[in-house]
Amino acid sequence: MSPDEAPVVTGAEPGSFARSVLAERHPALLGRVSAAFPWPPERRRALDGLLGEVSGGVIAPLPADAHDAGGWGAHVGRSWFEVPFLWAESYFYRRLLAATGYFEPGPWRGVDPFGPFKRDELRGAAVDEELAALDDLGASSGDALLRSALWGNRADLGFRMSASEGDPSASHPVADDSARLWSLLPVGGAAEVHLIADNAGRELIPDLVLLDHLLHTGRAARAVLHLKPYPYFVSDAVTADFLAALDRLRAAPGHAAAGIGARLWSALSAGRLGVGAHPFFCAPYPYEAMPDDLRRDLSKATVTILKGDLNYRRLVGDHHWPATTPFADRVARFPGPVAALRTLKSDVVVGLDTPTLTTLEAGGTPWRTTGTHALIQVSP
Ligand SMILES: O=P(O)(O)OC[C@@]1(O)O[C@H](CO)[C@@H](O)[C@@H]1O
Repeated sequence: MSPDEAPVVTGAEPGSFARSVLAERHPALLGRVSAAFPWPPERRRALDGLLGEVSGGVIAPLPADAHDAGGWGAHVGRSWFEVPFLWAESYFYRRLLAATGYFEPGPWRGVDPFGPFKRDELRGAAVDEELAALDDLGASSGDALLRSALWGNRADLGFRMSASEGDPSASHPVADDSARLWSLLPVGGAAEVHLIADNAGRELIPDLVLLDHLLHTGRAARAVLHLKPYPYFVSDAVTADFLAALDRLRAAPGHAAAGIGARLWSALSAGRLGVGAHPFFCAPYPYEAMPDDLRRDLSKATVTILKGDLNYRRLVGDHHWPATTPFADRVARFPGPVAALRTLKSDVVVGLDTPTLTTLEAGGTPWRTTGTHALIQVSP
């Protein structure tokens, strides 16, 4: 099925997941951001204005002098609910940063409006427990670390605003190509692994532990971690979040985590671990539209691992595909082998086999948007 035939996801349908994000999650998030800082009157007015707009108005433009105003004109003047969901969400986060003055000269420049939520999470006891658990994992723990990076994707602060923390009901992934992933990364094979990160804190820490494992065991000779260039989707990781996660690992003396942090620090200093933050990672477009410089960079990868739900939507296209659409067909234009590690938190899914889909549909409980199911898909 071509993208012309599979409807693009929008929030037009009352009762749809996309509608609930736009109509409920975004206003609730604006409330939390408003309460998280002593914003001065002009910033508060801007946040209130955005709240009014997303609660029923039409999409307004960015200020004309915004450095990137020209890139966001596509759907201005339309209803938030009628434009592509991926565009609407991305633009919402860009507008939120405009309201808080993130890019403007002045005291609020560069202040992450989601910083307090991210810091709370990173300080939390759950991270202590997860770090302590690393002490029990032996050298042959690749599969356990891969699972931990996979399920770490549940730790997404935007998602957790409307979902309970409970244990996933299905711990067995609905698609599991992990054997294929390991076959791409033999020990001593000089692989270069790129990881396109998703959330900070409780997701990024297991991602870093996985990268350390690949480098330390010789499954990768080099790795590159791709972060967001600015705050996005509440908890998406920017460079400051990466450095905070690295500190959290290193600050666990006597525990395996400290050794992992020290090794990552050395790998960064030696250039065996690179870090990127390309602007396209905050763009409202699918990965098949990536610019040439990013395409060239990713084409060096033995495999690119994409974390999370949003990266998955951008990878396969944010359309209502039949769930049995082959994953390989949807990622054919990605520059090189690709692995998606994602918990299911939105309507889009491809690459399921028919028996799995039948079982999921027969279960009678929601499975696409609840974060209770996960997948590991690899192509080719
Ligand atoms: O990419 P992540 O962190 O796994 O998930 C982000 C996400 O759950 O947030 C949005 C709703 O707020 C969804 O559309 C989306 O896919």
